[in-house]
Amino acid sequence: MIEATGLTKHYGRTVAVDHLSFTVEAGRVTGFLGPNGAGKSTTMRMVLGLDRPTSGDVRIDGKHYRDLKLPLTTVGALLDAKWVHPNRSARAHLRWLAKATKLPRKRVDEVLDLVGLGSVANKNAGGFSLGMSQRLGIAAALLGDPKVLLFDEPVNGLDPEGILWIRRFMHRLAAEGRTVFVSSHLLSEMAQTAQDLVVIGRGKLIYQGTVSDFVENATENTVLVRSPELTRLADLLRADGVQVVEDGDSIRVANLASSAIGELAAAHRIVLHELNPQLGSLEEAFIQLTGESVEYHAHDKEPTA
Ligand SMILES: Nc1ncnc2c1ncn2[C@@H]1O[C@H](COP(=O)(O)OP(=O)(O)OP(=O)(O)O)[C@@H](O)[C@H]1O
Repeated sequence: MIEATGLTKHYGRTVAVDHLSFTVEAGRVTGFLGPNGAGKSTTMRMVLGLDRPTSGDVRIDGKHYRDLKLPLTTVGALLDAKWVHPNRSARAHLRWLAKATKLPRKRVDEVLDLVGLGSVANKNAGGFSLGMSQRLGIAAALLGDPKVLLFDEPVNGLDPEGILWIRRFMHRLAAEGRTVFVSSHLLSEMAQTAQDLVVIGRGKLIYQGTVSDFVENATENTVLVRSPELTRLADLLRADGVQVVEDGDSIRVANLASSAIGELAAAHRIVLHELNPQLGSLEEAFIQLTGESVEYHAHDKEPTA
């Protein structure tokens, strides 16, 4: 479990993270979503003790990172997959890491197998594709068999097969009871990967909850209806206070379930030719929600008088 309370980080006049409070539960994949520059990496670095909060607090399973005795056995992270010595084999890289962090050498081959790199363990990691580098990064994160895992934009630049692999692997880690916190700037990707979401914009919390609630609330909720008696149906709906927009040979009905529309039509013996719930684009909804907070450079603090 990860718990952030009032987490804040200033870089000079730049407010990268702004009084952020959220909880990441064990046994679930939680997406950490926000536009570029929203403060995701800075937050993750603070969780991992790589950056000091200006104020506020973040704990992993109740403890600050700095108080963990063998940190890698509690929390593992993939921040930058290309962080590997180019002339070292995957196995040598992990053995070096295991030694430096006092983890058992035998764990190296276990994690190489876990991520499917067993057969290329002796190949130069410098020549790995992005997908293989990501797997090696994940293997490194798993070296200490931690209960909590952080992944910063792990699918960036991967091909569909690589994305699917990472997605399935995260589900598996969560199913083992681990806390999986994964950042992304793409809602469509997170909608398929995560069960829970923490959404931020300009360093501030915009949403925390399940993906399905977010999608349901965020997307446009309309039903497209076709009928030979469109005008009569539209009038009946409007008489009930329902919002109806005429659209050529169809109407769009807002905020009423298709079942209710069908029942109303049946009660008045109106034939329906189509009854089609429309889902607004997830990305559009996301941009709408975070729209005000999108910025490529975090906002500056208001100058104090
Ligand atoms: N070391 C630093 N010094 C100064 N400013 C920084 C530093 N690290 C981050 N920032 C700024 O803080 C803001 C948040 O950056 P951060 O990298 O955390 O966002 P992000 O959501 O991870 O974005 P991205 O998806 O682009 O990586 C940005 O405006 C960034 O320029």
